[in-house]
Amino acid sequence: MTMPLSVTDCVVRSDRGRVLLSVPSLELGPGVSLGIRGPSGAGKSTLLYALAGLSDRAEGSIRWGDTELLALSTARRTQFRAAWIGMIFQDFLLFDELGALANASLPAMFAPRSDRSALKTRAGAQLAHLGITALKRTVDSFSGGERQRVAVARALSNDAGILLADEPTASLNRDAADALIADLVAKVRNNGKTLIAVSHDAHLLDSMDQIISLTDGQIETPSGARPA
Ligand SMILES: Nc1ncnc2c1ncn2[C@@H]1O[C@H](COP(=O)(O)OP(=O)(O)OP(=O)(O)O)[C@@H](O)[C@H]1O
Repeated sequence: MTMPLSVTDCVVRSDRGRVLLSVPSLELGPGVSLGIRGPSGAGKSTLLYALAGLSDRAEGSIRWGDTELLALSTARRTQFRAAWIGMIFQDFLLFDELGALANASLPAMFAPRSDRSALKTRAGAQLAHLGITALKRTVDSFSGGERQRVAVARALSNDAGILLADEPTASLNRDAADALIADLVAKVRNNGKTLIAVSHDAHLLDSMDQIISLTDGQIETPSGARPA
């Protein structure tokens, strides 16, 4: 289960005041997949961070269902994220000195005590499904593709309704990438999750229900003209 997204007049500026992202309006129904494409530096990761409530610099309105993300305190945003969002980061954000299972189970730290055991079990199952069997080996010895798969397992471990993925297939070979795309699409179609994925991968983008293009921090309409 998930919820609709409604973004209105969202602006993210750099610490020097440069506008990195400006989204007058973005609406997404629940249980829909959205691909975000655009050149390097266009603001794709900036948008994903804002949608996850991870940007201190986002202004305007980002509503997930009835929750105005930008009105929440940092602690409440963390709670919201733990309950609702699974995020695959572009640079994985793994703890090198921890093993694969410990990394994939990290969301358990923020989950209610009663949910922790199920979350760890899911993290182990996700790792196995993704072909990671060395559960205790510290991830500093993992290849880029293995690290990406641990990051994916972590994002899926809390069975969140909203999946935000930043280049989730970038470090995977074609077969592994296609298998992951099929998994993610199945989660949208069969489990009613919302998926928003930044990607340069044409296979991934072709599998999404909707696609938007970002250029210079702005969403382009299909004709190439910018929305008013
Ligand atoms: N904290 C920051 N302070 C200043 N500028 C930033 C900051 N974070 C990102 N930027 C700039 O914002 C712009 C958008 O960056 P972002 O990472 O969102 O782009 P992207 O579309 O995800 O690029 P890529 O495809 O290369 O990952 C870039 O010009 C980047 O240099």
